[in-house]
Amino acid sequence: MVLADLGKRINTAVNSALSNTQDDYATTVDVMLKTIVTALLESDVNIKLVSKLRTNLRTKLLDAKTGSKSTSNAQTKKLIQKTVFDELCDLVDCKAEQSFQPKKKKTNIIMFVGLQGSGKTTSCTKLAVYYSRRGFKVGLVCADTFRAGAFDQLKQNAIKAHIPFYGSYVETDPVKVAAEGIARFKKEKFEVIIVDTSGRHHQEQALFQEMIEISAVVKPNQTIMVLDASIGQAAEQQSKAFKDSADFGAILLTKMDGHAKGGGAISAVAATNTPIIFIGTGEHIHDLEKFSPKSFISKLLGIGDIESLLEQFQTVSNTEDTKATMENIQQGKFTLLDFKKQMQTIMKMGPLSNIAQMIPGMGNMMSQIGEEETSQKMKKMVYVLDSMTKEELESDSRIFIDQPSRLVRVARGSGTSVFEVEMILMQQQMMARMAQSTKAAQGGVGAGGMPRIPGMPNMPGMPKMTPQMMQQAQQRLRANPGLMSNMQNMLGGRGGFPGAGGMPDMNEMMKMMQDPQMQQMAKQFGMGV
Ligand SMILES: Nc1nc2c(ncn2[C@@H]2O[C@H](COP(=O)(O)OP(=O)(O)OP(=O)(O)O)[C@@H](O)[C@H]2O)c(=O)[nH]1
Repeated sequence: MVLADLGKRINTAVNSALSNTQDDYATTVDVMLKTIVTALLESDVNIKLVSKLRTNLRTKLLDAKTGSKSTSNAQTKKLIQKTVFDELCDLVDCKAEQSFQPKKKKTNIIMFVGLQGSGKTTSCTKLAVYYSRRGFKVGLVCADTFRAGAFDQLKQNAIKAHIPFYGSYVETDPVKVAAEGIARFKKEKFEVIIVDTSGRHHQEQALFQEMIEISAVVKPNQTIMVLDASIGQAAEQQSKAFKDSADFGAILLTKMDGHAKGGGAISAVAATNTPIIFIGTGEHIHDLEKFSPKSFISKLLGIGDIESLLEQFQTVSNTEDTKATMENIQQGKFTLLDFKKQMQTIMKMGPLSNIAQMIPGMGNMMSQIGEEETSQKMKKMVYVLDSMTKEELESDSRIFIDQPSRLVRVARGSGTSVFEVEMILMQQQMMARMAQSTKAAQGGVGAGGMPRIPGMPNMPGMPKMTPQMMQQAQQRLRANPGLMSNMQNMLGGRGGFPGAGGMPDMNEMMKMMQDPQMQQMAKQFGMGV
């Protein structure tokens, strides 16, 4: 899981600030900043960058509050969440121009460089699979003649991934092998040719010298430097040296899974204005994510990331299904059927840990209960969706409110409880809200791309609950610890980013229960409140 602890600590700091009614605003901001700063420093983020982030956050939060005297509590919360989100994005944003994109029906040559063991060969194959899944004809060339066994490694990876490859056991000149491989693939009209070069033990002049020599022959459209994220802020020096010798280059950061220092590496590279184009998030062939600051921070904070989910989706799903879901999302819709297709596709995507982070609530669930149990839960979700009729799947789930007997039928059919069915409906509703905010953002209305998910759907025409009913609901929920823990399990527990699409923790859940729409929906669904 990518930097799970850092995300949790930042969430906790923001959540405490949002619920702090004791201190004045400036003190609350300072307490929150202290925790965020400590968490970032412990993740090896450079002290200068952290200090800049602290100053920016403080100034923005205090100025905005002074600027508008009559801000409501809800506005203050939004301000804090959005400002923290934006500043964290800024920290990992290299602000470089959009990097090279391969073009169909053309020869696109991509050359990989990097230190030994950084994950270069693995990443070459991952990228080959990435483009191959997007319809490109891709070939791999092994120009690493330095390390014995390098060609065998690439060959094994390529065979496993069904990618054509070229290399030599006898030729010792990497430039020659690269030239031959490219000539061969060009002749056969390959569209993306990926050249793996040899690594070195240290950041040596020899590495860059060889890169320049091979470069002169293969004339790559893009040179990608592979950097191991576990080196943390030391990545800055390598990234700088690389930028100086290959200004047309981009960075692929590997081993972002399970390394607390990943945040340090990303921010360090970003500070050198070298574009980070992908991150490696595991050893599996699909563990490669396109890097974008907003997606990265969204996942870090457990907000969920519908854009990356769709991007991943395209690699494994049936294109017709993806197209239909994309069209729905563009129209601000996200039906149960879209949800079902997503779940089915996700089940095909290998390790769930990376995918889970893109779905609101699932990332937290993953960190708490582990891969195996998450997989079981996801399977259950598919059983529930499988038990729905076509009419139900194509609906916006309101049909279950109008006819609650449907809930009972689906629960029986899927071997689950009514409560579990209700929770899936809630998750689909959260995704639907994300789709709505995506549409709003496309129309220029959204708030800096931050999905605004207050947790519950906006259901027009619903009668309002009376304050007495609200109170009763809260009392019933408090008096029923079983229901509480059930909800907590289903929702993935603590650590969400309230109001920003993350699944809420129980405090947040209690606050949500005060929301008339939530209360009405809970009541309509017969959730024991
Ligand atoms: N956890 C994790 N492991 C990775 C990732 N990328 C690569 N690895 C592992 O890192 C190790 C080194 O990867 P290689 O691809 O052999 O590294 P290399 O840079 O080609 O090494 P040389 O050929 O010696 O220069 C392997 O065990 C990979 O499985 C990643 O994103 N996450």
